[in-house]
Amino acid sequence: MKTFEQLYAELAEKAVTRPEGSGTVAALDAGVHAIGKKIVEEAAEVWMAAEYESDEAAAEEISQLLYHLQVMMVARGISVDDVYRYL
Ligand SMILES: N=c1c2ncn([C@@H]3O[C@H](COP(=O)(O)OP(=O)(O)OP(=O)(O)O)[C@@H](O)[C@H]3O)c2ncn1[C@@H]1O[C@H](COP(=O)(O)O)[C@@H](O)[C@H]1O
Repeated sequence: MKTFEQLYAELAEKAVTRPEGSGTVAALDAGVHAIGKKIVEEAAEVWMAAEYESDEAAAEEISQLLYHLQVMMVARGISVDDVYRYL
């Protein structure tokens, strides 16, 4: 288990160190357009899980959406504080 901040730090480090086999590195290499499509797909999965599936399934889909949002943040160089500023 990890916090939002811990996951962001991990993804930001992977963007620099580029470890072999990292899905994050592959997503970053695919670019903002592909990451954006994944966000839309995951958002739809959150919606469907929230309407029709268990709390656990919905929570898992929400975690995946948060992950892909963080990949977009790293791709665009947007920090956690940049986002928190608007909360
Ligand atoms: N939290 C996540 C995470 N959530 C979701 N995902 C990715 O998002 C996909 C979403 O799952 P779906 O069921 O929608 O997958 P799918 O449609 O079958 O997936 P794809 O065919 O698109 O891969 C998963 O297959 C993962 O590739 C994640 N990938 C990585 N992390 C964490 O990110 C960190 C870095 O991961 P790596 O870069 O892979 O080392 C690690 O701590 C991981 O735990």
